[in-house]
Amino acid sequence: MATILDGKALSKDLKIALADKVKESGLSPKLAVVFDPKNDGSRLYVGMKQRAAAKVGIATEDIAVADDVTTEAVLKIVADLNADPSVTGILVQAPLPEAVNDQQVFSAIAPEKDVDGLGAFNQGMLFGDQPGEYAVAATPQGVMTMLKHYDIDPYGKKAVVVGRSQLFGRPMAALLNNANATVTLAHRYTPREMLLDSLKDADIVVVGVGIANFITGDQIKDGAVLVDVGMNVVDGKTTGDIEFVSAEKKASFITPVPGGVGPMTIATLLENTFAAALNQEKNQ
Ligand SMILES: NC(=O)C1=CN([C@@H]2O[C@H](COP(=O)(O)OP(=O)(O)OC[C@H]3O[C@@H](n4cnc5c(N)ncnc54)[C@H](OP(=O)(O)O)[C@@H]3O)[C@@H](O)[C@H]2O)C=CC1
Ligand SMILES: Nc1nc(=O)c2c([nH]1)NC[C@@H]1CN(c3ccc(C(=O)N[C@@H](CCC(=O)O)C(=O)O)cc3)C=[N+]21
Repeated sequence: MATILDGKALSKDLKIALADKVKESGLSPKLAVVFDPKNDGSRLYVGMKQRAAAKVGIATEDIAVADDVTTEAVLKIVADLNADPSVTGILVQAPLPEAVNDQQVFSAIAPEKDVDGLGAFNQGMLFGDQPGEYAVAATPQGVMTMLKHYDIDPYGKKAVVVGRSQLFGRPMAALLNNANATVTLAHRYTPREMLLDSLKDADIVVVGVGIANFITGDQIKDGAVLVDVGMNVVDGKTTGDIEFVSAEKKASFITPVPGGVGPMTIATLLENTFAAALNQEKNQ
């Protein structure tokens, strides 16, 4: 039976510690959130992020964009937020409406305010293994925090990341690579046999594709560490990409969904937002 990687409990502890740090700092961090209010997921997650921010003493400002918004209009919003000294962090919740080039918008965020780490500069620093003060995407960074908390060191391990989005898979592979794992990055065009072959001897498997029960217990090595980033709704219930019941019998550690990676994403975003405010104060 696997040990549960309890992201919910860990994120609570992180948020309690963070609330103290925010208070002690005397700073007033403010996170601006640009999002599409017509997108159900965005409304849900933005609401969760805002409530969590309020609890640790981070103010938020909502900027809902219209259906027919253009990339240029969003770039203008971001430029104004970059120039506003009261805003210490900017989050552009993906996806924005169809016509908007999300990547161009992420990359327009001033690197020191890019608390979601999705802009070209921050990603480049991560890729060069020198993120330093520049935030890294909250989901993969939260996964690393969780592994560290449970003393799981990727050094010398074989890691398989399934899914290669800007938000999750690419930065996840970079972080594991920076931590000296040997990383396979699988995606839609990875032949099934090739994927199954890499899973067979993987020490750490991190999956985020958005397909319920995509990975099953019979596909993984005994004692593997399994991290499930996927969020799917099946029969009204939130479930991940890993078939939990069969996988937990073989894994050494496994994240539940809900209660695993999701809460860590939110806690990490808040940590990144506070760190950005501190750095802006220091660099003034
Ligand atoms: N818990 C959390 O904090 C978060 C959860 N999520 C969840 O994680 C999942 C992925 O999100 P996100 O990365 O944003 O989604 P995207 O849709 O941007 O990316 C999905 C990725 O999965 C890959 N993929 C799709 N089908 C297959 C397949 N059959 N075999 C292998 N790879 C496949 C795609 O490959 P290709 O690139 O080739 O198209 C792509 O790289 C979703 O369920 C989302 O809700 C996302 C972010 C945060
Ligand atoms: N720029 C940007 N940054 C993001 O980080 C980002 C984004 N865009 N777009 C969408 C995805 C999705 N995402 C989640 C955050 C928290 C939970 C979360 O807290 N989930 C809870 C449960 C939620 C439920 O039950 O529905 C859990 O897993 O326990 C999930 C998903 C961040 N995303």
